[in-house]
Amino acid sequence: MPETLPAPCAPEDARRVACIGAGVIGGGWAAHFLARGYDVTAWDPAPDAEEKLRRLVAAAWPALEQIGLAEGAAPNRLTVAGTLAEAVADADFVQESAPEKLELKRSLLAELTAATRPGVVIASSTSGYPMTDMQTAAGDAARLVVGHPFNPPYLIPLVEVVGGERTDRAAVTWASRFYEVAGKSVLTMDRELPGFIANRLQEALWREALHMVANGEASVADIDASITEGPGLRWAFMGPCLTFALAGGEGGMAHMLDHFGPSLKSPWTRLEAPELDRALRDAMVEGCAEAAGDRSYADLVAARDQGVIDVLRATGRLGGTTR
Ligand SMILES: NC(=O)C1=CN([C@@H]2O[C@H](COP(=O)(O)OP(=O)(O)OC[C@H]3O[C@@H](n4cnc5c(N)ncnc54)[C@H](O)[C@@H]3O)[C@@H](O)[C@H]2O)C=CC1
Ligand SMILES: C[N+](C)(C)CC(=O)CC(=O)[O-]
Repeated sequence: MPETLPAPCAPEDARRVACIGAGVIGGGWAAHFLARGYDVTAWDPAPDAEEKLRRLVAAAWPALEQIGLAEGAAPNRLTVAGTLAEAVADADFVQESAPEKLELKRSLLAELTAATRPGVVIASSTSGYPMTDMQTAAGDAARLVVGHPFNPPYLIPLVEVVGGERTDRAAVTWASRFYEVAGKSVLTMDRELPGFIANRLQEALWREALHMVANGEASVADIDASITEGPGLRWAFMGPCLTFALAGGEGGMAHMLDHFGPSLKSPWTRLEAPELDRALRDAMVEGCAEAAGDRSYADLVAARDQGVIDVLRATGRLGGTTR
């Protein structure tokens, strides 16, 4: 089957985005693209999807107004389509955010390549599947990329972009530029890594957290406080490498490695994933319910959004988007 690139328009000229799957992440992407002045068409097979999506966009909008909307941006530029084909018919870019199930992604991406105009770039929000594994059923796989966001996509700048073995390099370049124009901070990867970069790091931390809860070594509240009161404060503006270089004082990373390097071999970590049995699942769920107290999901989302905005403002990262 012939593979079709280039895209029908330049990344700077894209106007209509289709969001396929409209849950936590698809809805968050829809809010982001609306705030950046795009027309958004969404499709999701769940019967209550439209109501949930509109509720998510309405809840996100005050935060988006606070950080500044693009000219002409409006929630009423969101259309919810009755079919997948309708949703993508006029799309200049497609963001797929369906459930994290490999077979579902494979057939959905194949359906999307068949339903979109030739050359339209399609990005998957997958949290970790390599595109090579997801593009196997697609006839026209050259324009399939991963565009991995962070929750909520309308506030956390980063998106990780990478192609698969059958992806045309031009599609990766197109997607990266499109996301930049749409106000994202883009990390373009030149090779596939399961979990990409950020989730690979987050998973290491997450495994250790689950081990500590499973073994009764720390509570959910202790684990959260250890990050928000500790390294998390630094990580908002300086990554773990440069942060640890400062741990070596004026001797920098060289002294840090010579001094603390041997402790890499000490048995601090248990990186094998713990068994996610019923007891661990319940301990995590109960610990989080305790940490949330009487705050509802909506209260927590509003508090998180305000927290991210405050950090972005405090570190001089608000504004400066090209669209
Ligand atoms: N939740 C998170 O923090 C993050 C999730 N992701 C990725 O985003 C994707 C979506 O995850 P969530 O939004 O968290 O899940 P979710 O469960 O909140 O939403 C998934 C949506 O997909 C819909 N859906 C079911 N079958 C579908 C199909 N065949 N075609 C289109 N839509 C379908 C569901 O009705 C639901 O509304 C996954 O690939 C996930 O790995 C990426 C970054 C962060
Ligand atoms: C929980 N998660 C693995 C789906 C999270 C992500 O993929 C990114 C994020 O928002 O941290």
